[in-house]
Amino acid sequence: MKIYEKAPAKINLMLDVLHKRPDGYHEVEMIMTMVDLADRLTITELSRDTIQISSQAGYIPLDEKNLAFQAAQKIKAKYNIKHGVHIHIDKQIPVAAGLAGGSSDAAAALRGLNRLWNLQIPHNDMMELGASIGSDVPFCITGGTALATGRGELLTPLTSPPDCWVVLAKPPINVSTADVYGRFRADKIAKHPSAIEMQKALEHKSFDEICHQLGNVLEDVTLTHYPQVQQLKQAMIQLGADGVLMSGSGPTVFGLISKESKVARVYNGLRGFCKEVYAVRILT
Ligand SMILES: C[C@](O)(CO)[C@H](O)COP(=O)(O)OP(=O)(O)OC[C@H]1O[C@@H](n2ccc(N)nc2=O)[C@H](O)[C@@H]1O
Ligand SMILES: Nc1ncnc2c1ncn2[C@@H]1O[C@H](COP(=O)(O)OP(=O)(O)OP(=O)(O)O)[C@@H](O)[C@H]1O
Repeated sequence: MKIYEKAPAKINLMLDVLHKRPDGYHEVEMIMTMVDLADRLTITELSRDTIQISSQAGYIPLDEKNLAFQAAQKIKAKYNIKHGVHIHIDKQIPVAAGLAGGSSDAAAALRGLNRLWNLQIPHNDMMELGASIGSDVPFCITGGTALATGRGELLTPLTSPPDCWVVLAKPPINVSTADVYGRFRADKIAKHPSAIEMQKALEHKSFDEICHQLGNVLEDVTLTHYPQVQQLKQAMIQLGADGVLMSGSGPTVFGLISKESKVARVYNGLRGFCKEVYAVRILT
């Protein structure tokens, strides 16, 4: 039996960091939504008790460092599964980009294995399993649009943004999330984005308000260390994107665009700056 699961990328419409917690994580307030750029997982049961990962991408780990491997390992241990599994990851989401590619693969593996082995895992247990793999995994399990608090694992579903285009551009640098949080200084932040105002903008289904409320305090770290991310933001604004922000810890920058007629101009203009540019839609 083969199971197919789509693992979409996320973007952060707003991201605020409140403080560092005693456990080393940061307390956050984020609003995230999914975009139509996805890895595709093919999950096949093996009779031998082993976990195998393969991918057409030569640049992701295929051992226990792979978050989909960890998902399989955790599900097998918790539910005492003695069968093995092969997970092929057709990688489309750029890696270490701020788009939660690895987290979404882990979430898709959890969803897929739940189906493959007919485990009927209760929602809360899925969330707990996800959170034990990474802070973004619970959101990637549920998808949609959500407010994420705690270290990112506590979710409240929200109204999806209105249908629009998203141009994503990833400069050729890899950014470590741990490093960005490690360098973050709350006292340096002049203006915090507002989760409440972004929530209102979503409820109003107001594209303009959403663009106005975009904000990510981690830009303060990443844009300072990687000026090319700042330049990319500037280019996207000049090319006419309606709202522009860095996603997660970066370095991917996304632009929201309401009119289809503007998309080609932004997309083609950015191709001069970096190779990895995608024009996709919000997953509503
Ligand atoms: C930047 C975001 O992607 C925004 O959605 C997330 O906050 C990060 O989510 P993630 O990549 O799933 O993060 P994890 O794998 O849980 O953590 C990676 C590292 O980031 C730091 N980290 C992460 C989340 C958080 N709320 N506070 C942190 O300080 C920790 O040093 C942690 O060791
Ligand atoms: N399935 C996977 N796909 C991509 N990277 C993976 C995967 N599993 C583990 N990794 C490792 O995780 C690291 C971060 O990759 P990922 O693409 O998840 O980052 P990200 O998009 O910045 O995540 P986030 O937005 O959650 O911080 C990479 O350096 C990679 O080696």
